[in-house]
Amino acid sequence: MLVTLEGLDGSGKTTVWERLRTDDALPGDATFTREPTDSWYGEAVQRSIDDDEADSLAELFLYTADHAAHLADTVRPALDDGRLVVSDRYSDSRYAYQGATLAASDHFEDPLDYVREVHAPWTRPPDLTVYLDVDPETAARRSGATNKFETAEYLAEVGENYERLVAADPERFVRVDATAAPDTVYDRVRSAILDRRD
Ligand SMILES: Nc1ncnc2c1ncn2[C@@H]1O[C@H](COP(=O)(O)OP(=O)(O)OP(=O)(O)O)[C@@H](O)[C@H]1O
Ligand SMILES: Cc1cn([C@H]2C[C@H](O)[C@@H](COP(=O)(O)O)O2)c(=O)[nH]c1=O
Repeated sequence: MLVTLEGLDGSGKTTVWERLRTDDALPGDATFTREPTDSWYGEAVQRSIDDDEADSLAELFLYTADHAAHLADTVRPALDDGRLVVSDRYSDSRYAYQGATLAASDHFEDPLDYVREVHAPWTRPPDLTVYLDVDPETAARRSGATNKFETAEYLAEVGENYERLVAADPERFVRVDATAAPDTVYDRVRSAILDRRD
C-alpha cells in the first residue's frame, strides 16, 4: 500500500512522518521515503528551489525526473515486495505547487491539469493520501519562509489546487486539521493509515 503525506509547507508532514517511522503499529519492513529525494535528481531539484530565477517549466521537469527515478528505484520495488510505503510528498505536490507556479505563464489553459497529464501514463497513484490542512498564513509562519515557495500568497494558490485535487478524488484523500495539537494530528494520521490497511 502506498501512503502519501501532502500539504502546504509547514503543515507538519515531516513531523508526522518521522514519528510514524518508530510506530510499532506499522510493519517493521515499511519503506519511509520522500520527495524531493536525496538522489542527484533531488539535488538538482534543490538547486532549482534555491534559485529565485529558475524557469518554472524547467523546474516542473526536474521535479518530474526526480519522481520517475523515485518510482523506479524505491517505490515500485517496495510495493512489488508487498511492503507499506509512506512518502513525505509525492505527485500531488507537483500538481498543486507547479500547477500554481505555471499559472503565471500563458502557455497553459489549466496548468494543474497539464501537470497531471504529464504524469498520468506512467506514475503510480497513492492508495491513501493524508492531506494536512492548514491555512496559508500558519503554513508560511511555521515554515519560516526559507524558500521562494513559502509565502502566504503563493501558498494560498497551492492550497486552492490541493482543494481541487481532494474534490476530484475524495476516496483517496483523508483530510486532517493540521492546526490541531501535534499529538492530535499524529493520532488522526495514524488512524487513517491503520483503518485503510484493514
Ligand atoms: N500540529 C502542529 N502544531 C504546531 N506546530 C507544528 C505542528 N506540526 C508541526 N509543527 C511545527 O511546524 C514546523 C514545520 O513542521 P514540519 O517540518 O513537520 O512541516 P512540513 O510540512 O514537513 O514542512 P515542509 O514542507 O516545509 O518541509 C516545525 O517547527 C514543527 O515543529
Ligand atoms: C515534491 C515537490 C516539492 N515542492 C516544493 C515544496 C517545498 O517548498 C519544497 C521542498 O519540499 P520540502 O517538503 O520542504 O522538503 O519543494 C514542489 O514545488 N513540487 C514538488 O513536486
